[in-house]
Amino acid sequence: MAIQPKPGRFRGVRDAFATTWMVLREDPARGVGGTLMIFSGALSGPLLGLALAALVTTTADGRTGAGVIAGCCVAVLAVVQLTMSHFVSMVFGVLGERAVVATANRLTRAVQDRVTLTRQEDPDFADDLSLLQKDIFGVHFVVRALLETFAVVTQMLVTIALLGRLQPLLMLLPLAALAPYYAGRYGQRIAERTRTAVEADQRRAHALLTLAQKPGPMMEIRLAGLSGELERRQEELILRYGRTQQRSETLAALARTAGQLVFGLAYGIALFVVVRSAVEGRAGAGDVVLAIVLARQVATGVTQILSLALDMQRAGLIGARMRRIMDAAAVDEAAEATPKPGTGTGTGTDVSGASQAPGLLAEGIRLERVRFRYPGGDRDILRDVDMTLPAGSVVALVGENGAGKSTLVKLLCGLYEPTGGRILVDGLDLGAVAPKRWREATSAAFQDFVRLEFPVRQVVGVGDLPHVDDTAAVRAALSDAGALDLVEGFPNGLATPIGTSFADGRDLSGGQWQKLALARAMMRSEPVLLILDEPTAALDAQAEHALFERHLARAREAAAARGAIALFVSHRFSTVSMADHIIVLDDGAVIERGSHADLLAAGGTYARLFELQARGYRTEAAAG
Ligand SMILES: Nc1ncnc2c1ncn2[C@@H]1O[C@H](COP(=O)(O)OP(=O)(O)OP(=O)(O)O)[C@@H](O)[C@H]1O
Repeated sequence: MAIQPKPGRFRGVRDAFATTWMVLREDPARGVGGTLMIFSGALSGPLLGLALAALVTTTADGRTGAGVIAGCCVAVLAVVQLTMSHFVSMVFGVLGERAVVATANRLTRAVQDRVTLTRQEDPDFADDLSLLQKDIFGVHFVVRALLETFAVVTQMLVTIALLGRLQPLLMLLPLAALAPYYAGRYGQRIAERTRTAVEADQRRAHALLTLAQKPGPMMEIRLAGLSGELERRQEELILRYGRTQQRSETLAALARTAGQLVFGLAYGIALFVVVRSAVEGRAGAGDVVLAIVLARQVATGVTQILSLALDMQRAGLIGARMRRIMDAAAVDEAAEATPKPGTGTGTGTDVSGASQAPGLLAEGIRLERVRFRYPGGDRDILRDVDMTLPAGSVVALVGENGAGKSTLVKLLCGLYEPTGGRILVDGLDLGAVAPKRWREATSAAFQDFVRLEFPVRQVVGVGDLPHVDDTAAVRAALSDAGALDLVEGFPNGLATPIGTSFADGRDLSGGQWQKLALARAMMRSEPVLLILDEPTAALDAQAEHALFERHLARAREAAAARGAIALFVSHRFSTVSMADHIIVLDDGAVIERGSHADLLAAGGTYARLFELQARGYRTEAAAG
């Protein structure tokens, strides 16, 4: 469960100021116009009271001219009071949009570029992020809420001063407003605590719902007859968090009602005091009208301040969560840019002290007693892994499901750090290289590839951002991935939008998507480590073989030129057998290594798995 963020007394307001200042600076004309509108709307209330009092007094005194002027003022102020909020909404709709976009962009940049995968798997961080994603549209109201708070406070000060002129005792009326204010805050705190408490259940229920509605899983769910079970689990979660929410809403509503009752009582007493003064001849009819309007104004002002305070409190929570994410991003970014103590060699370092990622390899990559456990996990997924990936070699990693192959790949890409042991690149500890730099020197295609719904050129080109619009580079990558024919068949070639989110987008088969993901990995022209983690699982055996042969040729060129290493993970032994070195992982440990011939001769796990698969093919061929 996420730690309850402490809004702090001034933190929310400080965040709201920062956002408001940023938005107003971007659009000063709208900002100043909107601010004037908000203040005139707020002040129209007490001024209307004064105008009404003047109208009653002048009419009672028979002063027609003054009465007409007072009447006109009443009409104008009433119109201002009734209509200003529409104009304010119009202006602040645009400004709010800007605030949301700016905040969302900041969040996306932090999560995408600065926060590590380890951090993203931290449940506290995940809770903060998912609540913030839900709340981010709340930023829309922050700018307006802050300015309105100032305007309503000014309005209250004017109202209190006018009430004091009528009867000093009435100046105490707003004190009664503290009751509903604090009751409201109490209710809000309960609601927020509940929201955090039910977040995990809500996230799981939502995940079940989305799972049941996605086209891919939907088919499997239907075939397996799983929908009833999914519904049951989802309902259980919804009922559970629903009960918790119900309890907290009831408690919050009771607290708010009690607060409003206290204020209602004070309001009644205030009116009684003024009416009694009028009856005793110490006040005029105008004063009674003024008191009724102003006391009502206090009631409206209190409700407004209450709801604005809640908005500001909510803004404070958004701000607190945003700041925790930004703090985490800053910590991760600094850690990514700084070498771990005792790992640097002191040569080839950049300004931060981190070593440069090598542009070519002489020796290769060595893993020494590498251990790894996922954050929050209860067992080591990799156990004392020792292996060497010689420079200029093509290495295959094999093993049964769950053996730890993808985990090892993630460590080699610098997405996670080993929890024990070290990875040496040409003798240099990978911990001494800024992970970002190392990732720039590597290229990878994964089994869980991303389906980027962009025009083809960008789907592929983003694999090497500086060359995203380089047609020749994109075509070369497509050709390396065996996807050039596919794209040439599209009506608009590289400009064809891909994916169902485009009205005229082309949807692709799993294998076709995978080919584009592979092409993306091929965009980096000179990686020192190229990793293909089952990137061909959705391709047919023939396509995989052809692709791998092409890839092997490219890898050999890269090996000769830069000592580059190509590492691939595959369950297809016909492909695996072509590698120079084969490493067999079992339950997180290396159990065999060598060439295809060595491993067959050794008659161990590799030979057994190879034989099993070969027998399968032979049986299929005989049956066919
Ligand atoms: N993000 C994660 N958090 C916790 N455990 C994980 C995570 N990813 C993988 N694991 C666990 O690590 C173990 C190894 O998984 P990994 O994906 O590395 O295996 P693999 O050999 O690549 O399997 P496959 O051939 O099925 O792709 C599994 O037991 C898996 O449950």
